Amino acid sequence: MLVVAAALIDPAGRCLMQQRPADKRHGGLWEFPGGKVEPDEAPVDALVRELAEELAIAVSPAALTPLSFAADAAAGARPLVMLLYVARAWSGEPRPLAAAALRWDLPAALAGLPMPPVDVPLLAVLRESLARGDALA
Ligand SMILES: Nc1nc2c([nH]c(=O)n2[C@H]2C[C@H](O)[C@@H](COP(=O)(O)OP(=O)(O)OP(=O)(O)O)O2)c(=O)[nH]1
Repeated sequence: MLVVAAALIDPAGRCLMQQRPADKRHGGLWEFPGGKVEPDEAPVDALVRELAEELAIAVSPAALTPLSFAADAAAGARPLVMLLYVARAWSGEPRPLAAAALRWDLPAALAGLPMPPVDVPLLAVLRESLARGDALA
């Protein structure tokens, strides 16, 4: 299963995380907004679509910078690969259309939140990248 997600970074360097609804797999955990890539869909197109559906924001494909990826092959679940992109520009104010809640925090403050396994190494990469001031992130 291929999943795409975005770290939306605001001008203060805070990142948006959303809380998964209680009735879903990983319910209650905090995740990057995004979702599954449909067959025949390009990953960035899937991410633009998911960000519109979940947060009611418009993001240009050119504003999505690939950062890293991670895999999760937990027993009993479909093996998952998640691609994480960074975005610093979008239009609209993110609204929790699909999530139980949204929160903005510096990546260091997000590290202690309960999140799906695949998100943990990706948040660490994001944190290091922002701390280094990488042009990419
Ligand atoms: N969007 C998103 N999904 C994540 C993250 N980490 C993680 O393990 N996932 C998993 C949860 C889901 O199984 C899948 C994304 O599916 P989805 O968001 O499109 O659909 P869904 O919640 O309805 O998923 P599902 O109930 O059908 O499994 O990836 C993350 O940071 N962001």
